Amino acid sequence: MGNKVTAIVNQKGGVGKTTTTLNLGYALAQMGSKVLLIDFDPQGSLTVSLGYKADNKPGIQTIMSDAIEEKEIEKDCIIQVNENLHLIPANLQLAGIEMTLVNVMCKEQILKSAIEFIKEDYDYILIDCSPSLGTLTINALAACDSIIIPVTPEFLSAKGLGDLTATIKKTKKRINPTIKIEGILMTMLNERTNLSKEMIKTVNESADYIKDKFNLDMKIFDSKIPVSVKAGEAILNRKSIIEYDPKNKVSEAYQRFAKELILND
Ligand SMILES: Nc1ncnc2c1ncn2[C@@H]1O[C@H](COP(=O)(O)OP(=O)(O)OP(=O)(O)O)[C@@H](O)[C@H]1O
Ligand SMILES: [Mg+2]
Repeated sequence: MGNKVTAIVNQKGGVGKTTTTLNLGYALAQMGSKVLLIDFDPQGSLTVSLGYKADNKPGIQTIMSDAIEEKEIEKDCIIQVNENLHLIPANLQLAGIEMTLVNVMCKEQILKSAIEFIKEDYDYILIDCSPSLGTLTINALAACDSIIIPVTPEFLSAKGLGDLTATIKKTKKRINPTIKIEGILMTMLNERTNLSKEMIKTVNESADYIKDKFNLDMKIFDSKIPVSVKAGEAILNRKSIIEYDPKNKVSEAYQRFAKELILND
């Protein structure tokens, strides 16, 4: 346990990556861990959901461009959300950085080299990826020890998971041999409908398919995140749902998920 970097990845949009990063991070911090959240999406959704503006302040875009020039991280890029929970925000300039990476040597390893300097300060670093398999996401895969893949009932195709796994497999082979898929997190689940049962079956089948085809272990976490309108309300209030409505089933699910992860370490 400790000093673990985890990327929250899925190239499919709207599957709960940002919500998971925020609430898992909040739950881990509440349980006493030192947690750093990195907004690694030029849209800056994580930054905004915590009540900060994705404006011209220093953030991950600054850190990336400094790392390209081999400068150390400036600590003023880190926002202290509370004592245990810190955030590196993002803004649209991160999209520009992604384009300049094309001409940079070892362009996949820039984030990794940047966070090496601060890794020691945290028990957990969670990276909220953008919905793509572009250079930024590869940087996250290269920098992390483990991967969490949020999946909604609408996104269960073996093809989608297959594209993602192929990218992870390539990264593992060429850049980051110790990378591990921690698991698939089912989000926005409505457990009462038969449809969802059918979907859980499909995810299990996809996981089996991936194990066979890619020879990579991919488990489905026991904790599953239910759907609740409060999740959207919490975002509008710029808070973790755990802070906004602690007794909500989504809050409890993310707290259970945090415990499950700690037990896995
Ligand atoms: N458990 C939940 N119940 C209801 N709504 C949810 C839940 N989790 C997330 N949402 C909502 O679903 C939408 C997408 O979630 P989120 O932004 O976390 O996904 P994402 O994968 O980060 O999206 P993107 O790919 O655009 O970055 C948001 O409006 C969010 O408030
Ligand atoms: Mg997001």
